[in-house]
Amino acid sequence: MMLAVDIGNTNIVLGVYRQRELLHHFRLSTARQATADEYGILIYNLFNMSGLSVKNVEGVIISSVVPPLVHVIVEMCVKYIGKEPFVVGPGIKTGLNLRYENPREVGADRIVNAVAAIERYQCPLVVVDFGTATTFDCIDANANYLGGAIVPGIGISTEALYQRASKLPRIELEKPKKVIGRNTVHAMQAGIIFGYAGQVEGIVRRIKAEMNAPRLKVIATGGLAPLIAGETDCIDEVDPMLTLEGLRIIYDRNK
Ligand SMILES: Nc1ncnc2c1ncn2[C@@H]1O[C@H](COP(=O)(O)OP(=O)(O)OP(=O)(O)O)[C@@H](O)[C@H]1O
Ligand SMILES: CC(C)(CO)[C@@H](O)C(=O)NCCC(=O)O
Ligand SMILES: [K+]
Repeated sequence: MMLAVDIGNTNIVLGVYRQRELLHHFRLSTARQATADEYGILIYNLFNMSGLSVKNVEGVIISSVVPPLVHVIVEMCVKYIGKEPFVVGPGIKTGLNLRYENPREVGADRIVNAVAAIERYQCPLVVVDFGTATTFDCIDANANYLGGAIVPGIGISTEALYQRASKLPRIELEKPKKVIGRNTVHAMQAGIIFGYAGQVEGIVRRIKAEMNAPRLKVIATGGLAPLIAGETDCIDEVDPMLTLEGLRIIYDRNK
């Protein structure tokens, strides 16, 4: 078995693979102050509850966009799983040709998504990941990683509204029946969901023009991908496990 760990700003997602098969996946909230022992308890319990044993884990791969948590999760792996993990970053083979001005600046999650998308879909393509931030990653016809765009995530955008405007409540992110909202909640839902879909369409349209690739494939991932994909026809595929798949592929290239 192999364990893949994606440390994001909101969630830590874990995937347990047997060869290419994802056996189980788990989602923890990202707690920046939690210790290696605390994460150890969670993982140990999740494994037991799923009929898995940490003893059967042959290797671990981690990607992180939260730098202070890397050593905590590495320490947890060494202490509770008995394995020194691979950490996506300098020294790890990804097979990706990064055209960013400073390749070390690109978020590891974006690199991992790009690796998975290149393996699973035809280039040129764009990956849109609806996480804490929404990221757009552009891959040209020769599988080069060109860069892309970073926008505030749907969660962040929604929180900003109720935190900064006294009369706006916290809302459930669900699609309203109409774009013309006749109460505060419906008006906010319409603005956020249809506005977000329009934003994605606008960015994708500009990317296609800039890359001169009108038939470029658009792959979406992240928790809120299905919600937005339902509101626009500019998304060709929703692939919820793309990041874990990318980690699995990179693990295989380095083991
Ligand atoms: N139903 C919902 N209503 C409101 N906010 C939501 C909802 N679902 C997710 N969010 C928020 O949207 C953001 C993205 O969540 P999601 O689970 O897609 O991201 P993630 O993959 O955990 O992100 P990261 O990898 O950055 O940790 C988070 O800030 C989350 O709190
Ligand atoms: C944009 C996020 C926060 C998305 O998780 C992450 O990929 C990140 O911290 N990236 C670093 C900046 C960059 O990718 O250019
Ligand atoms: K993510």
